Amino acid sequence: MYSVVLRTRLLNGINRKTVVFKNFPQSTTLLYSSAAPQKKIDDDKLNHEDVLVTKVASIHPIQTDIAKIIQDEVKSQTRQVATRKEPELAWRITPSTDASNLVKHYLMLSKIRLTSLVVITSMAGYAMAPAPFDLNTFLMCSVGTALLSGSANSINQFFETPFDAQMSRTKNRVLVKGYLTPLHAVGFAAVAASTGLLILSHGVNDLTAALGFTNLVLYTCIYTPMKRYSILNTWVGSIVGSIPPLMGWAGCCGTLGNGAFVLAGLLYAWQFPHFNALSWNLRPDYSRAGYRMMAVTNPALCRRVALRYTGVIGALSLSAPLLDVTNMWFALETLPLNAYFGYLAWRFYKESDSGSSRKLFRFSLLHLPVLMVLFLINKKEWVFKKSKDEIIVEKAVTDSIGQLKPLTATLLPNTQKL
Ligand code: HEM
Ligand SMILES: CC(C)=CCC/C(C)=C/CC/C(C)=C/COP(=O)(O)OP(=O)(O)O
Repeated sequence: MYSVVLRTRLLNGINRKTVVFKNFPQSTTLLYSSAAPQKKIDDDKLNHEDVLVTKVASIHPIQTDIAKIIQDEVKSQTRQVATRKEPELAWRITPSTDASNLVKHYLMLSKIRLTSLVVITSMAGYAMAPAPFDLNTFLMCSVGTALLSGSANSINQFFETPFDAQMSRTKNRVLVKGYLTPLHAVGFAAVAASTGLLILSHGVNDLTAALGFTNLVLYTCIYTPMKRYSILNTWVGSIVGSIPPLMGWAGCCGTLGNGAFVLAGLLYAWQFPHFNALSWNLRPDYSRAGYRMMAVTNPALCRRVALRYTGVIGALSLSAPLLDVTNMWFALETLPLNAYFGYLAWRFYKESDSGSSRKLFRFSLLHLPVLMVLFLINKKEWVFKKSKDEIIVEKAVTDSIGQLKPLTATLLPNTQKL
């Protein structure tokens, strides 16, 4: 009598099932990836994609029907195991770079939507600075910031691949799915960072490049590892998010003034309702992957901090005209925007459910760009680049005043004493 021994064990994320046929010349080994065990695997898939059954080498004719019975048994067992509700522990370990989608995958590696909004805040910083707007340095500053942000996000994902694989929000990221290799990520990050720093240092100024480099290090070497040790990572992450507007401001006028810090302060405060709300629905993910987040370890603090910082945003918006950064209209126009942000944060603080947290997160993605535009429209001091004619006339006037001085000194000697 032939017996079939089915042994299953998790090995590097690949479930290896060894079917041992007693008295058969060779055993049949069954391999299938346990990707998405929750996903229903139908027969066809079982036959072709997820199940590789190496047939018994030489089945004696009389034994073929037995092999068929066994194979059906193996398939039904596989189906049960494959659809078992178990945590997604398995992730693909053999990257298969897809050359036709390289650009798309690099954009995903850069977290392009997050990077786009980061660049918008840098542009706002540039446009807000009290110095002439120069299109060339504006574009160089924006491209340099985008490259550094893309590099930072690529390194972040390189470090977090094993943990991203354990969270439903990030399990489809390009490094987890193997669409790009770790070498791709490191190579892309190195090229993007060096190009970005070159553009900022040679096309904008050293202060902007230094801010960008500092932020790159802060995000990849401090914030990213800190996510696994302390809830203070969110405060560090908020500093990371508040530096791009400083880069834009420095890119325009070469220094940092009151307005730069008001803008950076608004960004710093904005990230708490933005992230704390988002992380609320991600608590199972974050705790499974071993991240230290307020939403997991101190839910009351998470709700309080989100509410507190919407208040800070309101206070900073009201103080901008007092600090001579914007006109009074900015305080009036941002009042309804910030009030609604605060209302949603209050609802999240009181109800703390998936609905209120989702509304707060989603509104945060609308609130920031609108706040940046209002900041721009109500800029206090517009300094336009002088045209060539204006420069010529201005020079002529200063030269002639210079020539008139000695003349007035001789004709009207007493004027000197006045
Ligand atoms: C403490 C700082 C921050 C944390 C912890 C944080 C965290 C996150 C997380 C976990 C997501 C969901 C990403 C995803 O899986 O799709 C997200 C989305 C997003 N974040 Fe933030 N973020 C922070 C700061 C910022 C900053 C400074 C910006 C831009 C100025 C920003 C813009 C965005 C955008 C646009 C999205 C939507 C991305 C998408 O839908 O693909 N975030 N944020
Ligand atoms: C110039 C320069 C270097 C700019 C960097 C801008 C930048 C990358 C801001 C991101 C802010 C932040 C903490 C995002 C969350 O990352 P996360 O790792 O918590 O998000 P995840 O869980 O989705 O990976």
